[in-house]
Amino acid sequence: MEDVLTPPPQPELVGEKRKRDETSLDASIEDAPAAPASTGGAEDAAGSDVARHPMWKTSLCSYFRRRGAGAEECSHGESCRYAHTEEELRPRPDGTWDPTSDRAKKLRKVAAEAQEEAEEEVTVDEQSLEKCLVGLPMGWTADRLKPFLQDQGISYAIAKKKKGMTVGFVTFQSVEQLTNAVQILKKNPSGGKEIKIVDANRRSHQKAHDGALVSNTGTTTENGSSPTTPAEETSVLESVSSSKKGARDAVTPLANMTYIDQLEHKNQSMAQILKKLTRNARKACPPAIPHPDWVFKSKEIGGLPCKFEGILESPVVNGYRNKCEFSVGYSLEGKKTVGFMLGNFREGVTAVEEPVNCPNVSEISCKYAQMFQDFLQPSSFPLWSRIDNSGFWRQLTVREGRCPAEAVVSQNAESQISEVMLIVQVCSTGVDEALMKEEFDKLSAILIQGAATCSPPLPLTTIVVQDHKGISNAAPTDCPLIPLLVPKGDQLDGTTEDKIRIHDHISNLKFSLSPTAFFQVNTLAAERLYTLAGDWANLNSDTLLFDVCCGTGTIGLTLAQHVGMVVGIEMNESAVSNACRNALVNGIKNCRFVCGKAEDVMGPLLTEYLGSPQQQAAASKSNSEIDDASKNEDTIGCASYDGENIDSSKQRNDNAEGQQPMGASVDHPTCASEVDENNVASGEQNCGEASLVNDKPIETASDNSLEQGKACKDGSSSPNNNVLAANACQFKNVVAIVDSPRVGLRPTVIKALRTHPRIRRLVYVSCNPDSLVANAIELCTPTSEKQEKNKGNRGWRSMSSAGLARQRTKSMPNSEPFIPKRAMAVDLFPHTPHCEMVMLFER
Ligand SMILES: C[S@@+](CC[C@H](N)C(=O)[O-])C[C@H]1O[C@@H](n2cnc3c(N)ncnc32)[C@H](O)[C@@H]1O
Repeated sequence: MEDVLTPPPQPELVGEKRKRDETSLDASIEDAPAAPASTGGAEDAAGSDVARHPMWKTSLCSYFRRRGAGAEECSHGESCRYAHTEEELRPRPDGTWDPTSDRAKKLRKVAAEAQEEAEEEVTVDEQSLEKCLVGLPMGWTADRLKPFLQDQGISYAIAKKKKGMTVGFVTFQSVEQLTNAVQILKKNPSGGKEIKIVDANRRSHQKAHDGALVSNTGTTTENGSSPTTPAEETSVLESVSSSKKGARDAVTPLANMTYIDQLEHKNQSMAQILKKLTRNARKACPPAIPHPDWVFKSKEIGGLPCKFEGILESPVVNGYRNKCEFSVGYSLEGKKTVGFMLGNFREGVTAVEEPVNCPNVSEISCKYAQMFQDFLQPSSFPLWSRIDNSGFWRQLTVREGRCPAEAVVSQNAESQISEVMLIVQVCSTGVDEALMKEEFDKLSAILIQGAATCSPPLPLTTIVVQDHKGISNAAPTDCPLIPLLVPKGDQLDGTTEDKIRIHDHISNLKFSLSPTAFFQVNTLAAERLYTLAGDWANLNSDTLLFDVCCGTGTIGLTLAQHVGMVVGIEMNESAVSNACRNALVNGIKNCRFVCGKAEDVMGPLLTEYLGSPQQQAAASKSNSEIDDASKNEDTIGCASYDGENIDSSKQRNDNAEGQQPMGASVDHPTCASEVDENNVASGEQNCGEASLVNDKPIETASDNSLEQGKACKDGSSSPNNNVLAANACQFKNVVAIVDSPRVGLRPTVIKALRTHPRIRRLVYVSCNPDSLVANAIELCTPTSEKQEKNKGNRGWRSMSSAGLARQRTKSMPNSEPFIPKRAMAVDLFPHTPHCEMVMLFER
């Protein structure tokens, strides 16, 4: 993983902390009260604290750590010399932490992990140059921090709860903004404790390169960027700190095993992770409630929560990646190199090695990497330096598009590649525009010529430069794009991003992909994944499918022909735009894509389509009365509003007579037309594309649609009951397919899905089985009539994700739990330890 949160040194902001050692990094994210003055003794530092804690406790008691237990429950007795609360932990009187203390070790780990996670998720303001690391007091969450920052117009980056503390990374545009924020935050203590704000301290890699940094200051090239010499950029230290022998070890650590062994390895580790669900659901089950059947039965299947059906192999094992992001940097020998980093930047590794023998990378990608590397050798523009965050050339991304599925699936994935997009990432800060243009002209000429003279010639559809001026490696999706080679024949109007596209195919559908669009990296294995998810979802023409975290709409669109309607939810605007376009391109008319965070829009959308859980409860009660009276069995789940549900339900039943299994093609009556008439289904207009409601594109600019989109975004959508009635009765079968990001779904989303009685089936797809299991604990653990209020139990600070999920189930409104039915892994990432996990829940 590459670094995106490397903070620049900020001596003027928190000068006194600049001299801190490694230990002080940890102290900086501590939420303890302000550290005592460095000159003071124990008395003047925190006299009363010292008196209260004569032992100056530096480690948490294991009882506290494991169970969140207070001192009274501690088996060490009253005289336990370890801390039982975070408050009891203090830095030493001189303000530093004992580097060998558990506390220091824990903090170091937490900071590193939080930063690493942030690398995947962070959205930082492009212009923001300063960064701060905020250690939030216990009980503070990202949401609680946000309003303070938003009031100030400060770009809020991320706050993560991580093993007992919340670490927030906040970007500031000026020292003034930072100073204001500090004052505001300090005026808002939580539980009598201060928020501690410091600069995100230099990390170990920077210390490793200290000498280099010093010698590097003050010099600039003719292009206006600071150069970093090879010797400064990589060092002997790196070869020591990196345990990897080459790029192959770094990116494909399982490559030396046979593929069968790799699958077995993943099979076993997935099974172990699944067992956590059973253990935790058992523990979390309220005392008065019997354990669910599936927990009892788990004993018969070795502790698994359900049948684990093993791992589905990838149809292509080598060269499967359709997207390779090559770093630009210096090799251990000091050569300008385009390839992969040998290790973690935060561990001090910046060396880049060529992608030699990396079996997941296609030959085409390797050839382009080589061409770019050759081009860089004489270039006077400097390479991007991760150490001082300066330079010009940053990254090369090769994205490949495959021809339609009729092409035979073979182990030679290369033969199917028909389109290639090259994205060259640079940082143009301080660079002369004319010189830069000249350089780009040279580059595109070399790449075009290189592709043409290869034997056989390499596909090359488009070349684009992405100008990323921020320090994070993950460029925001709205970075300026400069097209160098525009695809032929694509006469699309719109933004540059709209014009620069390649195409890939999944399940006979054509997907048009813009440079920053998310697309699974292993197209053929993704097809298997989606087919599996669709099979398990048990879809038919009477299904309303919620595609939660839909990205570019791949899951919903590939399954659209098997369902009545798809509602996709996605927070990334450009992904939603892609989804809308892909629906158009494939003539799919029964999809709606809503741009918004699932935590904001899931609940309102369920209510919009199905009525609120309360309305549902009332409806099912009244329906059961009707049932009793008339023995009519066809009233399931329709929300009842003004009696309209009965008619609509009948109409739907008529439609449903010809219910078709998956695979049959249907001409769907969608509910969209009705919805459209009533101006409700307009959340999709956020996608910035023509929407597909009722087969009539609706302009994004429609005031009404924007209004509706907003309503959906802020969760205040309140459609009229007549429309609700029509929607609610459209579909008898409501299914959610969730394809969550690595962190899993937020508790609000889980709660919305679990408490809505119309969702009877849920297929969960995840690239991180740990977060899947955590979410599954919340979905499947029985609840009691009486929920516990969130007591702010301090124990959560040291809990695992499963432990936290157990805690949350206690405050889950009483609702029917889901039952885990089956699970299967799909290997999208051969030669690496990762795979996707699919799990079916029903109730
Ligand atoms: C693993 S990708 C899956 C995308 C898509 N299903 C696919 O297979 O191509 C997860 C998607 O969730 C989106 N996402 C992340 N957090 C989200 C949130 N809180 N609400 C909605 N979407 C979110 C990401 O932008 C990303 O597109």
